[in-house]
Amino acid sequence: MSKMKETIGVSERDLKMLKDDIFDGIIEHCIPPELSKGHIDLSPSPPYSPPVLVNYNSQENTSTHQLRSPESSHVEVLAQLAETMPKRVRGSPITKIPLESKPRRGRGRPRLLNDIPYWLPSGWRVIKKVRQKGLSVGHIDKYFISPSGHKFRSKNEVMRYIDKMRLENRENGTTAEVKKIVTTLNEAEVPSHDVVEVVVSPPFVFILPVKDLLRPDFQVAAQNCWVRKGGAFTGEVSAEMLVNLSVPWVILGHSERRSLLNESNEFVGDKVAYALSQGLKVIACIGETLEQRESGSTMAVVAAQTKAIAEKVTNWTNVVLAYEPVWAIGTGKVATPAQAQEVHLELRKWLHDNVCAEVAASTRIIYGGSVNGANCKELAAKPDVDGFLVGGASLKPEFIDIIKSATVKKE
Ligand SMILES: O=C[C@H](O)COP(=O)(O)O
Repeated sequence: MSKMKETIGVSERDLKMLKDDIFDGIIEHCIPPELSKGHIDLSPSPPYSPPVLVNYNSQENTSTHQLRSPESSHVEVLAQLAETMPKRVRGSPITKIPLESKPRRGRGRPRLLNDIPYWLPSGWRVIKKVRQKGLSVGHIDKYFISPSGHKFRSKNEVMRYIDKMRLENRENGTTAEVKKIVTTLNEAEVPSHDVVEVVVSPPFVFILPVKDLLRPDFQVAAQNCWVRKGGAFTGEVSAEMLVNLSVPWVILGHSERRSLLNESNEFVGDKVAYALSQGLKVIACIGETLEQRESGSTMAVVAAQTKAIAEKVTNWTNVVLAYEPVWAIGTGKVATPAQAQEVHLELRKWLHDNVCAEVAASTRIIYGGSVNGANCKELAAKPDVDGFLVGGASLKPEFIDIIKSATVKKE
């Protein structure tokens, strides 16, 4: 019996299937049931040592077991297992026990419980939704969710997004890139300040050099500031500091801060009010996730976000609202001009009904989320789109075209 520890076998065919499945991104449940009984001693290999190693069922007991490993995902562990099995085991065939019986590619293939493909970077999640109505009722849709909450339908979409991010990040954030961007802006011919107000918002460390180099008709904004008076808040930058450096603008409540740093509506409302009280002008971001849009709660979400600001703000003169649907930020999936206009109009109505007619008429509501040189004109033409908050395209020469699109309504 002690020999069994070393003699659980896997056939070449099954091993190939195990490997194919791993490298196909769908991990099947292929772990010998004997594992549950401890007949294979996995402990000597570090990848097998106790967070998630793999979920599996034993033959006698259909409950799910989990082995845990601190340094490896279950996918990595399975890959390791596939690599090492031939050396470790000989003899009886591997036993496959389905954990889920959803057929794949016409074969009744079982799938691993967690169902997180090996190619998905850490920090990403997989969610599944069962269609509730229509001809495809019961069909399960799988979504891949990025750490910042962006939702994708397929591996190709995820890979395109990751490649885009990698490319953008290669130079992004270097002094050389910042100088290049400022030079492009400084040399550009753009409409005058009374037609379009251009505000450049570099990360904190680049604010001063950008401010020094930037043409005088363009202004700078910080990407965040602390919620109250400065003090012992290590790592935070206060509104007072920005004012002291003559930084006139600050962006607050960006979706990435809301989702990654758990900034609540109330917290953002407090920040907006405090920054305004110190003399800063504020670009306050609001926007719904794809899930919220699909569930029909877009207006409820953006109204709640705006309400939290409205409850703390008495003077809206220095507030710009930036509507940024989370699903459109950095994804290449821009809201259609009709979608943007619809939300902007509703927001304006909300301001009218809940603040006052004057604020509704005078507050600029700008759109953000995959704006680029190609789509800006059509968006800018919409009556309630008063400008843009541009991310990726602001780092490229096409940003000049976006600035120029401000003239569209005047044409
Ligand atoms: O901060 C910028 C906005 O979030 C939009 O980013 P994006 O234009 O790359 O989608």
